[in-house]
Amino acid sequence: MTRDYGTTFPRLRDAAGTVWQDYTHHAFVEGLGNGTLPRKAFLGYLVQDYVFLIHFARAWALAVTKADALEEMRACAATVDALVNHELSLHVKTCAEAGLSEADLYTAEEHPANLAYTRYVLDAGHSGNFLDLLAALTPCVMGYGEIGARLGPVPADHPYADWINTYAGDAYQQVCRDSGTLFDGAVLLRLGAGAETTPAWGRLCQRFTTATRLEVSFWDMGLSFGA
Ligand SMILES: Cc1ncc(C[n+]2csc(CCO)c2C)c(N)n1
Repeated sequence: MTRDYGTTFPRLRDAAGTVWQDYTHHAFVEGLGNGTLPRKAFLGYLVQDYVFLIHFARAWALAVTKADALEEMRACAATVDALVNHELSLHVKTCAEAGLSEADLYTAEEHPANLAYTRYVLDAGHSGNFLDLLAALTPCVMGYGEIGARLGPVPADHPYADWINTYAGDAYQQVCRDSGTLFDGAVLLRLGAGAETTPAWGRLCQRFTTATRLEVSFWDMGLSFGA
């Protein structure tokens, strides 16, 4: 795959080994792609994902406070805005069609897999620095970019067309490229050109890999709703 998500992300992805494939080729993802994923599993996932995105917005807001450069603040603040003001709408619309209100989504009980993932990312930011936080945030952004680009675009009558085409689309692929630029610039600013030879690098790999494992658990949770 040669889409330009920067140079930091591919190195962390390669260091994560097979867990990256477990995430991006999970049975839930394959079911989305071929349309066989049970609707119950998808809706259960979407309700949890609504709550997930709220906490992810908090994590990007934490990144605003951890940034060291105005450009970094701008990029992270823009992500907070996109999440709370725009990206929840796919979830709200799809769940409304199934009879769930936005209040139902906001007050949904968090599944342990959801709790574990979002609080892990927030803790990466609270206990660490800007790079630790970005390393934990990156699997989420880039993984959905890779998945979308691989599965889509699909015709509008595909059962999961809205979801797939959101992540396959130019707008989201641009989010991934911008995120790569942010991460590369942040690494260069703090660790220099030889980032991989610094003691901090191993910690970034660990944060990235753990967040990726938590994405796998999030898909497992989604499948469990369809059982
Ligand atoms: C479990 C889970 N992982 C990743 C995403 C994708 N995602 C989360 S936040 C965001 C915008 C930028 O941070 C995107 C694309 C998701 N929805 N749910």
